[in-house]
Amino acid sequence: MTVDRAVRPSPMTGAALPARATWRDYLALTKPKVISLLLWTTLTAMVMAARGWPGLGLLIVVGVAGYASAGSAGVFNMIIDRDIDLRMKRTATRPTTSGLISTRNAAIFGGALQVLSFAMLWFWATPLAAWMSLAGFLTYVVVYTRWLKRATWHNIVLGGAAGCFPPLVGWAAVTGNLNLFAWFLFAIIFFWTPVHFWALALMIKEEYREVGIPMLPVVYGDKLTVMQIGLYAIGTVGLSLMPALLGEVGWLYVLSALGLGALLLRDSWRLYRYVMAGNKVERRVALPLYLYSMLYLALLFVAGAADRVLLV
Ligand code: HEM
Ligand SMILES: CC(C)=CCC/C(C)=C/CC/C(C)=C/COP(=O)(O)OP(=O)(O)O
Repeated sequence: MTVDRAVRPSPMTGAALPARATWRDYLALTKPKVISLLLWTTLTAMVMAARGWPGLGLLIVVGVAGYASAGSAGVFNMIIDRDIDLRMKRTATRPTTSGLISTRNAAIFGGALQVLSFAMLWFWATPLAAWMSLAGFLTYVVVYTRWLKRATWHNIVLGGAAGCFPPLVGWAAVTGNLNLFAWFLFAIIFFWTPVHFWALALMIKEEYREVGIPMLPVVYGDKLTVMQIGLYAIGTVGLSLMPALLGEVGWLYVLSALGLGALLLRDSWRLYRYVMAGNKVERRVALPLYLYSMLYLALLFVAGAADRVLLV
């Protein structure tokens, strides 16, 4: 005789839910795919800081603690946003949204991850790395999610500072302090985030409109959005070249930043021209910039690491 897996009704929607959440549901709360790129900027920043191999032990400590901290930020984001997440197709099945994981259990899980991360960085890396990680967490949960996301179209510009902390965590873990170059890594991601996010927002703006989130294309339309994307893309590429003026990087990085930046500007320009000609944004037009933005950041940080290791 087969026994059906126990089910219970969702407290949010009434739909049937499994009786228990599994570790996979908890993992989903941490937004693993987004974290992969955040961690990439952390680990490559460690190589840049060390100008070589920072040591397997430290890489593992910072990797695990970085995942735990950013994961904890994702958990609290999903707790705070569970009302709007319920009304958007992309996010409606999240475990906090459906009620599969209770708010209480999610908060315990997220809190434990944050404490674990802070302690690991404090004792096994450096206190500054622990503070930088906590700053990233608070910027994402309090400044972005709790405060700006529902309040203003500037939400992702200012709140986007959260995603700029990972390289500072990596740098501080290796050196115990932060120099101007480390802050340039912060600034590059600060200018990159609007390009990354608004390209996506153009594709899903109707969902944001329905739930009343004031993302830029919802508030000021597509044309202003592509103009802003263009300006931030120019800013990103300009900033990416500045470390060369400080003498922090050599020709390998500069050539890579130029090549990668040219493609970022090309994709932004294509989107700009298409929208300014009066065309309605379709997925196929904004998707290349959204996808390339992620490859761009990943490869730029690889170039920085390779340059500082190979051209010592
Ligand atoms: C305030 C700043 C940011 C906002 C509002 C934002 C927003 C988003 C959203 C809504 C998605 C779609 C996720 C989904 O479909 O579930 C996404 C995808 C993604 N974001 Fe961001 N993002 C931000 C910053 C960053 C940063 C700093 C990084 C890493 C350095 C990053 C890396 C990624 C990656 C790797 C994906 C792809 C995930 C997937 O394919 O499911 N994001 N972002
Ligand atoms: C050092 C440290 C701990 C840094 C944390 C930085 C961090 C977690 C950045 C994440 C950025 C992100 C996924 C924003 C999307 O939120 P959203 O609410 O707009 O997206 P959603 O609708 O998919 O939930």
